[in-house]
Amino acid sequence: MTDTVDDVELPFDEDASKQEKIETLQEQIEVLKSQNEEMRDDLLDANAENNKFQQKLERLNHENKKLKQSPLFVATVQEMTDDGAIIKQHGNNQEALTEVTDELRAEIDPDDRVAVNNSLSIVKSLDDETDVRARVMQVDQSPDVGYEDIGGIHDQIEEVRETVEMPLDRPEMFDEVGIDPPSGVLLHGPPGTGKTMLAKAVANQTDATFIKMAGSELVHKFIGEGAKLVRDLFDLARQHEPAVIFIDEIDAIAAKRTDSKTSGDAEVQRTMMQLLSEMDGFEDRGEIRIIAATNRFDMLDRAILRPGRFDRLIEVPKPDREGREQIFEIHTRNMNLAESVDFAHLAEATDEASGADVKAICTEAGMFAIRDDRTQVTDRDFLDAWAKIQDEEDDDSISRTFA
Ligand SMILES: Nc1ncnc2c1ncn2[C@@H]1O[C@H](COP(=O)(O)OP(=O)(O)OP(=O)(O)O)[C@@H](O)[C@H]1O
Repeated sequence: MTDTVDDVELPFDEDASKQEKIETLQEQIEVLKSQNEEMRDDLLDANAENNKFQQKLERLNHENKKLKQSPLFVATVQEMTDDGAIIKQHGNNQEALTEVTDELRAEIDPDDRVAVNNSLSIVKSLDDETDVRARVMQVDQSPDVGYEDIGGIHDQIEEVRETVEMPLDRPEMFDEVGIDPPSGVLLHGPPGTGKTMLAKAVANQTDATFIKMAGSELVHKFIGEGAKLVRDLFDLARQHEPAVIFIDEIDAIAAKRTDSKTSGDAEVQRTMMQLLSEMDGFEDRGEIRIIAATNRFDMLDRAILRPGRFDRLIEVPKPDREGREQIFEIHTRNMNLAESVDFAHLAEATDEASGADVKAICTEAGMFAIRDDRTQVTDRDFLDAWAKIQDEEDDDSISRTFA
């Protein structure tokens, strides 16, 4: 493109008016050129501005993500003032004035529970949906598990019946003999061996309400609530007597003290102290029994095992060959099995399988038959299912190692 008209050669006899016209055009071109440059500069500025906004947006997104990831503390709103909200933190009862955004201001009222971050900014209001109590406590009026559904741990069932069922069913026996029934029973052993089933079966047998509390949820989700939730748990049990309280993963609340002094550790300690004080002060326990379970017995703080607390320890191991055979029988009760299926052979071939593994093998074997368009499940299906489950478990442990 030529951007000047300097080179245009005029005919010798060109009249002056044409020359003038050309000059005017030349001027206009110059003006347009400078306007064009100005616009280009504006565009560059706008781009730079846009980049700056983009970076800011990314930073805010990142902070937002971080805010959501870090642990949140629970507080109750005391008062809304022009300067912000006055909140009282659970756990340490300290009051603080914190600013609130206009959107949150519209949502929050005094007495509402809110989640705050490390710098005490309100991150969200805790409505019924996020109510921690509902999330960590599961109430089952009549669990549908019976002792006949549990295989391979006969001795453990007997022990639980004696220590939990008897005091609920025939408390007068203990009075007459003159001994106190064991306070709490601790079931320990590898995952998936039937600990939860056992606690449910006792509740079912005694017509007690089954109240399950997950230890890990209790301390990891909302810091500051643990001790209060433990109090709520025992209140709830009193309202539902007879009741069996089942605390799963108790190691999350009652792990040995470590040297670190993080707020998380202090919270775990407070939650455990509350649990111990509920158990110690439970003179007239009435018709409430406490069962706890753990896969990490080695991690437990010995304080919870003292007399009057979890003073009856019951180990629930993985089933042996005979146990696996019984568990296969239980979980295939409703299955359409081919004649070839031999439980003794399956039990032999599934060394190291837990009760939960055996249950998974049965379901997967059924899936193999369905994929093959058959309605009968064969011995081969069970063996293929076990091979598949072991492969998956290996993959899981490899990905955990490299995570
Ligand atoms: N001994 C068993 N007899 C029959 N089924 C079992 C047995 N153990 C486990 N199962 C099956 O595995 C499932 C999980 O078992 P359960 O939740 O009782 O294990 P758990 O020991 O409490 O495990 P975790 O420690 O992982 O909570 C049960 O619902 C049941 O189907």
